[in-house]
Amino acid sequence: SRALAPSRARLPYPPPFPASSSFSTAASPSRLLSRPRRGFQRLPPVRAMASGNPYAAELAAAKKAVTLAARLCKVTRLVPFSPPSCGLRSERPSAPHFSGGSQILVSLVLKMEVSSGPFSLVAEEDSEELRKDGAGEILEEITDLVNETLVDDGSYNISFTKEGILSAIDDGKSEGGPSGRHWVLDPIDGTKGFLRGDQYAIALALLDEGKVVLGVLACPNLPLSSISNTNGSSSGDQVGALFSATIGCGTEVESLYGSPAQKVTVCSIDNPVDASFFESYESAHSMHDLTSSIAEKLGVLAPPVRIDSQAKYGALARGDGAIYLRFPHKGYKEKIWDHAAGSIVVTEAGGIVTDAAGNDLDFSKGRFLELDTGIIATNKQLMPSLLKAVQQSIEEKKQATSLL
Ligand SMILES: Nc1ncnc2c1ncn2[C@@H]1O[C@H](COP(=O)(O)OS(=O)(=O)O)[C@@H](OP(=O)(O)O)[C@H]1O
Ligand SMILES: [Mg+2]
Repeated sequence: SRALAPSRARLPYPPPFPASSSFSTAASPSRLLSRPRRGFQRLPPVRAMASGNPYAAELAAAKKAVTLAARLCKVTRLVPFSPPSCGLRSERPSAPHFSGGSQILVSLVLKMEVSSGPFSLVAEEDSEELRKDGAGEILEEITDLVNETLVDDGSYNISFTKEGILSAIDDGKSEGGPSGRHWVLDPIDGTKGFLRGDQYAIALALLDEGKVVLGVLACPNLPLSSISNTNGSSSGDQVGALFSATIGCGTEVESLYGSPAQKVTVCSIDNPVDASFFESYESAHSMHDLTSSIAEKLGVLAPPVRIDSQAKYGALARGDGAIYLRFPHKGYKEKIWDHAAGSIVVTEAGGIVTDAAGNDLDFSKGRFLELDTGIIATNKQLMPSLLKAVQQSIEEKKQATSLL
């Protein structure tokens, strides 16, 4: 591990060299100390095990990165929240705090733990909004949030300055592409679910020569046991699942708070009558009328299970449901960070992920996916009949709309 041992003086990040007036030496200790310590255990140092996995070091770093980011995202539960009506400033940070903070922590851990080659990150957030006039307070709060999470964990002897935060977010501006290695990150996938207190994921994948070779999904609100009967909400069981997959090595799930990893596989259902399907919670994100027509054609009897984010891919990978359908409205362009990690988590668990024409997803084209109509995923047994139903339903929808 290249993790640094903690010392009394915390180093500003990035280091103030060459000399720059925009770096302060450390985040304000009074702000940091004014919030309660969260009592997390320090994350273990990254250790690449001799496992025959050619990406073992990258996988260990990716797991550590999303686990630390998940801790930052959970802070609302532990910080006192003053409702705006009582006249006090709310202490509850908003979605951009978490998304930006999550991206910075993931980028930091990857840079600290993975030494091979140049660093390239294709990620959702950039610093544009934070550089605008009037964004000073939110920038300060993100800086505090990131530094507090680092202090709580204690793995790294680093404290971000505000300028360091801005430049670290912009680490995510890579265009990706067909050659070399690129990390692909959605720092909070399923923002709407996150805001509702429902499902969301921190989704991180690695592309090597245009192929997804590794994916991790931290799903802080996903129950560790199956959600097949709970429609995605917490069943009262322990929540916080971490899925991980590496090419040729299968998919595993473990608790985000530490437990032995267990291999998972997609379900083995071969009769659609016994199948259930996942789709987006938000009807603006996937056409629920089309998915219901597909389900009817297949003979699926169960109602749709609607959950936010790539938690759907994780749930599919461990067999909580049999099918995932995603059909954005016309004109929407899919981003690679919304599917890279989820797709390998499913394929390494024995499933298939394709577009609506049955083509594999191609992550080598830059920040967007070029695909035919939608994304579908299921097991090998159900895929032929699913593809047929999808194509028939799309054709019918096209004919019906051209008649209008
Ligand atoms: N209009 C529209 N159509 C299709 N998809 C959209 C649209 N707008 C957003 N997005 C993307 O959907 C991501 C959320 O994932 P899901 O749609 O699977 O989950 S959800 O149920 O809708 O929350 C969501 O991810 P996050 O932005 O990370 O939350 C977006 O990338
Ligand atoms: Mg997303």
